[in-house]
Amino acid sequence: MLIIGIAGGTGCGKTTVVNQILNELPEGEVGVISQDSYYNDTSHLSYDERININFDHPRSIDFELLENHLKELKKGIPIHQPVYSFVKHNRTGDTILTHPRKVMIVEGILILTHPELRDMFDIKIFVHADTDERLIRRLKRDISERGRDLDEVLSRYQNTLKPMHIQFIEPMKEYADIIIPNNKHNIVAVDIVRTIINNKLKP
Ligand SMILES: Nc1ncnc2c1ncn2[C@@H]1O[C@H](COP(=O)(O)OP(=O)(O)O)[C@@H](O)[C@H]1O
Ligand SMILES: Nc1ccn([C@@H]2O[C@H](COP(=O)(O)O)[C@@H](O)[C@H]2O)c(=O)n1
Repeated sequence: MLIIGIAGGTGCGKTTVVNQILNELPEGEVGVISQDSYYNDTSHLSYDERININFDHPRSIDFELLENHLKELKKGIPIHQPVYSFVKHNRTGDTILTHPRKVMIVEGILILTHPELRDMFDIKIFVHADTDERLIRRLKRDISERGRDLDEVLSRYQNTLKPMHIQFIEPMKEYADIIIPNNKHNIVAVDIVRTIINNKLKP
């Protein structure tokens, strides 16, 4: 199994890049795990307590479960990936049956911060987009898709997102094998990653 880790700050385009990579690859050959599915289970907290969680700090992630799931997949065992709700700020209770594939992509803002997880990646990719570009994208996406308003996004940006990005996410570039500039859609970089995957998929 080839495991590719794709990191980068919020709004840099990780999900978009993953979808672009998957387009034109044979369906079902590449599996995806999203770090967002592994936000800690916070069912014991009230909604008001949950909105105050710092979701950009590594301790907000259940890395133990993520690492164990990846190990299971490597052994050929399917996993039940939790489903996360950005509206409820919690896991929904549903899971997605995720089968092991020849190539697994793991994507998320903090996946390179955890040394044991990082060591499991054969290829580490960091997607870069400028800070202002990421904030604009995040504003548009969180308002249209994640049930947020302008004040929520901006206060989260100032209070946690920006400082956590500087402290934990940006320094992870050092570990990257490939850095994809993604201020604009980067077809060439996506093609290169797809070629690497295609080579692995060849019989
Ligand atoms: N290169 C790009 N140019 C313009 N918009 C982009 C680009 N990449 C992603 N986006 C848009 O920015 C938003 C955030 O992208 P997304 O892939 O969800 O980022 P991430 O997963 O890194 O948080 C989405 O609305 C997406 O359509
Ligand atoms: N309940 C939550 C959980 C996370 N976030 C934010 O999501 C960002 C990571 O996801 P991306 O798809 O943008 O990479 C992260 O910056 C968290 O602040 C949230 O807003 N609410």
